[in-house]
Amino acid sequence: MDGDDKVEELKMPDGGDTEIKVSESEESDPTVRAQTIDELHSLQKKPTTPRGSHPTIHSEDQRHTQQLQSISASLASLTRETGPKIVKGDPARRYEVPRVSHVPHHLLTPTIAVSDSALKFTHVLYNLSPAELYEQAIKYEKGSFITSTGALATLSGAKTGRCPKDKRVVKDEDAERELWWGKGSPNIEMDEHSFMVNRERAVDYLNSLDKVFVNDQFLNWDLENRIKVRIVSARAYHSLFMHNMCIRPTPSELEDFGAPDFTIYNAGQFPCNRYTHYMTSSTSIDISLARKEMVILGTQYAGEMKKGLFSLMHYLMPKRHILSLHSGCNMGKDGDVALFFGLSGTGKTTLSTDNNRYLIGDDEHCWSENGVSNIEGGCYAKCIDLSREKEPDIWNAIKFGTVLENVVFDDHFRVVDYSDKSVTENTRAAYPIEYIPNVKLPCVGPHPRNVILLACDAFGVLPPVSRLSLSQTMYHFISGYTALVAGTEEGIKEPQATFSACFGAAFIMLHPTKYAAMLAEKMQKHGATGWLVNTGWSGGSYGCGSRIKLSFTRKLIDAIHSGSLLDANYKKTEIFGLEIPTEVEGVPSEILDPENTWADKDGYRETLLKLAGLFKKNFETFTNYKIGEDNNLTEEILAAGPIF
Ligand SMILES: Nc1ncnc2c1ncn2[C@@H]1O[C@H](COP(=O)(O)OP(=O)(O)OP(=O)(O)O)[C@@H](O)[C@H]1O
Ligand SMILES: O=C([O-])CC(=O)C(=O)O
Ligand SMILES: [Ca+2]
Ligand SMILES: [Mn+2]
Repeated sequence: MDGDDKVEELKMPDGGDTEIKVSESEESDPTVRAQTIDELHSLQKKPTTPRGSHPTIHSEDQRHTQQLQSISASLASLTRETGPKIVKGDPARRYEVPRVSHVPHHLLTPTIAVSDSALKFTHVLYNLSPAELYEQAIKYEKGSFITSTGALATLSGAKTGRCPKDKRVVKDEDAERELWWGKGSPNIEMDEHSFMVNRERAVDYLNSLDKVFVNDQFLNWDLENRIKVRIVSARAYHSLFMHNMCIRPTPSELEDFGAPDFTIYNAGQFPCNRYTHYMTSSTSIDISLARKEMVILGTQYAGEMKKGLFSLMHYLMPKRHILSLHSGCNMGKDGDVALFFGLSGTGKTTLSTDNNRYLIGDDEHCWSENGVSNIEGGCYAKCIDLSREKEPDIWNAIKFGTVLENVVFDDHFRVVDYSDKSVTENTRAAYPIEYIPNVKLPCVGPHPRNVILLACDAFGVLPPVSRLSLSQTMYHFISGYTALVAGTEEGIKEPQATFSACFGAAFIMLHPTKYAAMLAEKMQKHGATGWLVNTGWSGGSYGCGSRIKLSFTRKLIDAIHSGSLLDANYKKTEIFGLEIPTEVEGVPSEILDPENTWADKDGYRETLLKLAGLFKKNFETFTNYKIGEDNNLTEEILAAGPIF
């Protein structure tokens, strides 16, 4: 052999004249079997493997038609003739055979007239995969980039946080009777008609687009109390965010999905109409419990969807005698469960993500007769000043599939600078919960042994850890205190005290005492211990002292989990009457009593009294409420506050 490849000419068996060159010395054909670039692309992808045979009677086609009709019904205008013509798939990919559906006439209420909008197709991108959503975001949404670790960096637009003042609930007869209204309540009223105006506005906007994203997903890992949600949105960012944050159905669960229990219409940047009754800005987030719907206009901040659904759970679950909680949750190797309550930024995600324990969830849970269950399928971590050393699990979760909101990165390598606050201080990462290596799947656990209330006290007067009696736990749970620093500019600023009932006043729907009574009952029944942990300042207020080291807080929390803190020696603090340990392993004893850490003793006492006064004033609104079956608990709770 001279080394030349031996080439044979073959005739196609069908008599075609195509020539194929076969090389003996090479394993495969060096030229591609495509005539055009489109043909080449068509070879690139094989269809997703069939979802397997299914025991139900429906054929694949019937199921598909039903699914399209259900989506068309969701998107239907309530005033025009039919639901929109729905076609699945990206409008840019014209080679796909369109499968069209629209809601049959008889299923829709008042017939008015055919309009141009009924003649157009609405393309639906249904439960796309993260890879497909990345492509959509990068092609069509400004501000979308892949970071150096593979996350999808996005911008949420003008709003980089939630807008509680623009969140409204329809006050019909049932809602008026059942929900908490008035001072302190997060439920700002609107009437049904105005809701319908906004709903129609959102639906019209969504149908006017080339395409919309639809997610069908679940809430709550407790299968008996699982809620089916549909999210219709205009952006791939929103679809990927919810893909990560809600529970992802398996292919067969998706086939059986049927009609959702609740639907979100997220029109994102499209504003509400200021001439609509009740509207006070161009942003409106509206919930109708009767219609089982939520409408979002004029904000693209994705947290509105997450927390809107959380509000819904705060209504639905107590009806089933299940307590909904704004808390993180993890479990030790021995099955000991801890809940972490706290307002935004106090450490729920940071402290529930713990290398030595199983993560059940970082933000929203249910406590039922069977134990605890996570409501969500993902985590939503703050990433300002995130570091690999201090929070390794969160750091490592920021990879392909994760949505990174409003972060800043360098233009070439796309390395994120987590210290950069140029867009906002509220930078966030949303990732599926299984990105945390020691996740507990399914995300459920037994009854909690410890209930940890987190406060980031920028006044620096609350002890780093204290053990609470049941009535103290209730007092602090109803108070829902934290104090963060006022601004982000240089210079000393007064800390800003915030009180948010049940550590989540923005999300509760019933009166806080309803949730408090349920918590007291459950803690008593299952023998859980309450703790107050200050993740904020030590050694003085903001400006003088400094934030307590995360490593110290972790040691204190370790001692709670292990049970060793129960056996410590305690002394009682003045005014707040908190039981504080005199020694905890791995933590300098002198910081356990905040009075020791203040150089200015008068300043300490003054600040302590000031904070106690703020607690007292805040609690006045609750003094007239009866908690539990008799009034005893109310009296005890009142007595568990600061005394001075
Ligand atoms: N001692 C400490 N304990 C806890 N967190 C600390 C401490 N010191 C600094 N931090 C920082 O505080 C932030 C706590 O935010 P985290 O995401 O845990 O809030 P969250 O309670 O989950 O809020 P949200 O409900 O808004 O998600 C993190 O950025 C963390 O790094
Ligand atoms: O809702 C958000 O934007 C983040 C969050 O978890 C909270 O504020 O409690
Ligand atoms: Ca969090
Ligand atoms: Mn939260």
